[in-house]
Amino acid sequence: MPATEFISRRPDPAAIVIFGASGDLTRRKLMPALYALYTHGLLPQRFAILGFSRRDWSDDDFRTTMRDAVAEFGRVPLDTTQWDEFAARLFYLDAQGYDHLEDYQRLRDRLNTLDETEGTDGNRLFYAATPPQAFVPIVESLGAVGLNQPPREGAWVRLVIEKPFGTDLASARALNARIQHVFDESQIYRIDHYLGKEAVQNLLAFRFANSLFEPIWNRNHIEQVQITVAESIGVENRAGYYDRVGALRDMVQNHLMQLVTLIAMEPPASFDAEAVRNEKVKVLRAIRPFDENAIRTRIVRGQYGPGVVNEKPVRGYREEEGVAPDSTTETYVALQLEIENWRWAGIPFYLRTGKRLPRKVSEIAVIFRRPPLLIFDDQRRRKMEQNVLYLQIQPHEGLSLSVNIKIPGATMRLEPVMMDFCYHGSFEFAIPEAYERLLLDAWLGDATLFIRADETEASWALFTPVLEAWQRMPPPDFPNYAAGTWGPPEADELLARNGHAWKLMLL
Ligand SMILES: NC(=O)C1=CN([C@@H]2O[C@H](COP(=O)(O)OP(=O)(O)OC[C@H]3O[C@@H](n4cnc5c(N)ncnc54)[C@H](OP(=O)(O)O)[C@@H]3O)[C@@H](O)[C@H]2O)C=CC1
Ligand SMILES: O=C1O[C@H](COP(=O)(O)O)[C@@H](O)[C@H](O)[C@H]1O
Repeated sequence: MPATEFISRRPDPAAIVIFGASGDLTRRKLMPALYALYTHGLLPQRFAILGFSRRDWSDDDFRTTMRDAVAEFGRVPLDTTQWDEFAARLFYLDAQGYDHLEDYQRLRDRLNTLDETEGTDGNRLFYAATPPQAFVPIVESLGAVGLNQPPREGAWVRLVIEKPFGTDLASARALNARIQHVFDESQIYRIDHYLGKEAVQNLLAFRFANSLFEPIWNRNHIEQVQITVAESIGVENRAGYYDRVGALRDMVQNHLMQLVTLIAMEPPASFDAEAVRNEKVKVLRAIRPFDENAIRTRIVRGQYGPGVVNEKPVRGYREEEGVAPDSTTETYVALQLEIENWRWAGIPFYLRTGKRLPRKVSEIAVIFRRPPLLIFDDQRRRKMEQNVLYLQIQPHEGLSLSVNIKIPGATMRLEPVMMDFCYHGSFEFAIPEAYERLLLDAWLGDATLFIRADETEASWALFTPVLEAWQRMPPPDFPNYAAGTWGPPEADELLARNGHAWKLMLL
């Protein structure tokens, strides 16, 4: 079934302005996503895409570069006729700088012209796809030339902001304040691309469109929850960014905490942006803060040393280009958190993420309690497997439930088997990229899958004390795990202390 059948309304005609249009994100994600939306008939009839950056390009240079990008990174193969139609709506403005007001005056004039020539009706979607240093200059310059307001009644202006959103609580608050000084919160769309992943959205469908699991989705039936977001890649060519940031800021504060909120939230009264986000914030605020003792005992940080990944020898983090030879940046974090509310009190949520782990996998394991009485001999002889619900986010989207069944034969012997749902087996069409969904939602004005200011601050409030404590503590003894392994042994001990062990669907 084509994706168009699922869309209840088509986005308004609009101009999207991409700041940082010469960058990696635009090439690898944004333009392929926009082209995919176009080829699926999900963009409006009238639109314009205006690239804005300091690169000295013409409209044609931009079109050619984007064509190459879509050919290289696109999910949808490039079709010459469709590309030419699409590319006719691509435009470019070369700026002196992101705080250069004359450029924004030119931008305003260009947008007014596009309203005339392309019929974009005064609607503007601004996308800050630059490094974070440029976020405030972009926002304030837009405000200074009046581009934070629509040029006419009935039109809209929205702002999409990329990650990272701050580096701690104080900087996130300051960034929110600066942006909200210019744009109303209802205009602001903070991206977390994990929320655009199909299998992440399915967490909501799974929980709130089925009556089967919700009655047992609580501390009475669930023993523990595990979230693994593992990457086999290293720091790649992003050392300049990553070495200042580390895994806690890069992955845990945003992506993993978003997964926690979706697993743990109460059912919202409706599938409306405010209702959903209210419930997510409640989860974040109910998490027990990490005190000094918890930081020492319930959070493990690691950094990879040399090792072997996918059968190839790889360098250690400190040997990566652009990384200081004595860097103490963590490339791995595992932690245990507790949500202090009636649904979850006392249930450990274990989270782990890291680079240079054996394979790329994002998965949530919901581990149910054992039956209260073991009546079968076989169960007494060997510890019976618990039911585990595996919610698989990537690379294989789906879900699996392990259940114990009788092995055919004369005796009552049990074995766990998997009841599987796999997207690829059930649906014919390809799964959209996260940025397709998020761009479309921002264009439609649906903020459900975007992060509200209070969400980002609640998450930073949890982790800022951790970052500060790490600064005070003696430097960690890094590297402490070899590339190609599942992280430092302390991460296993964290669970073993409670009689638990990390679980993944396929080891
Ligand atoms: N790349 C990716 O896959 C992902 C990126 N992101 C986020 O998206 C944003 C953009 O990422 P990415 O495209 O990789 O970044 P880039 O480093 O490629 O920067 C994008 C563009 O911004 C301009 N730029 C670079 N440095 C600065 C600076 N210090 N001040 C102002 N402008 C600058 C450059 O354009 P010019 O010099 O021509 O003006 C550059 O082409 C970041 O916030 C990143 O965290 C999020 C998820 C994935
Ligand atoms: O935001 C980020 O995410 C990627 C991982 O994203 P995924 O969609 O491939 O799981 C991570 O590699 C990067 O360091 C981080 O900035």
